[in-house]
Amino acid sequence: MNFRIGHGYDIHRTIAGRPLVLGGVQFDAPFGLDGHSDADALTHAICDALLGAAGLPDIGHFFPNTDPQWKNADSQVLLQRVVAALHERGWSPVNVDATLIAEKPKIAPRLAEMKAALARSTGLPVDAVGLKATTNEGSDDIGRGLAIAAHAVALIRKA
Ligand SMILES: Nc1ccn([C@@H]2O[C@H](COP(=O)(O)O)[C@@H](O)[C@H]2O)c(=O)n1
Ligand SMILES: C[C@@]1(CO)OP(=O)(O)OP(=O)(O)OC[C@H]1O
Repeated sequence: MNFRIGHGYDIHRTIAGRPLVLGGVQFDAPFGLDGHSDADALTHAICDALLGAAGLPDIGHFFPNTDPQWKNADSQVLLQRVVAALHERGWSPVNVDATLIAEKPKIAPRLAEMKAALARSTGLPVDAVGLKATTNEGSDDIGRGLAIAAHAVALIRKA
């Protein structure tokens, strides 16, 4: 069995007038995230961790932000396509683990829903999807609520 690990990071600025989607779950918040797709920074970080593990280019390569097809795209669809790209090359996800950095909203009450959505999109069991949230303790743009970021790692295997 061949194993690889990968890392992903993403950050998006907060903006009024867009729905806030994180880990495939929509939050009741007075702001969303700016971006070409639904701007789900958490899901994008997981996509990049999986792609990185397989030695593939990042999501911007697969889903260019100049392509109208991905305008307001559901990032769960992007994640499903990333997993399909891995499968085409003989790779399967083993587990993913991610940390969301956001001053607001409080993520903990929705964590189970987010893990379930990410498990569906990756085809992983829920206990193979790690997810935590932390604030940035008021520091930098994230701490001022001007942006939300996420880090992710992923393990993949090839039989
Ligand atoms: N957006 C967030 C941020 C944090 N949490 C939860 O609160 C705990 C304390 O956060 P600190 O930044 O002070 O470490 C953290 O462990 C998370 O459980 C959250 O739910 N949503
Ligand atoms: C997801 C894509 C889709 O066009 O656009 P954005 O929502 O702007 O997100 P980003 O994290 O900048 O990644 C680039 C693109 O792949």
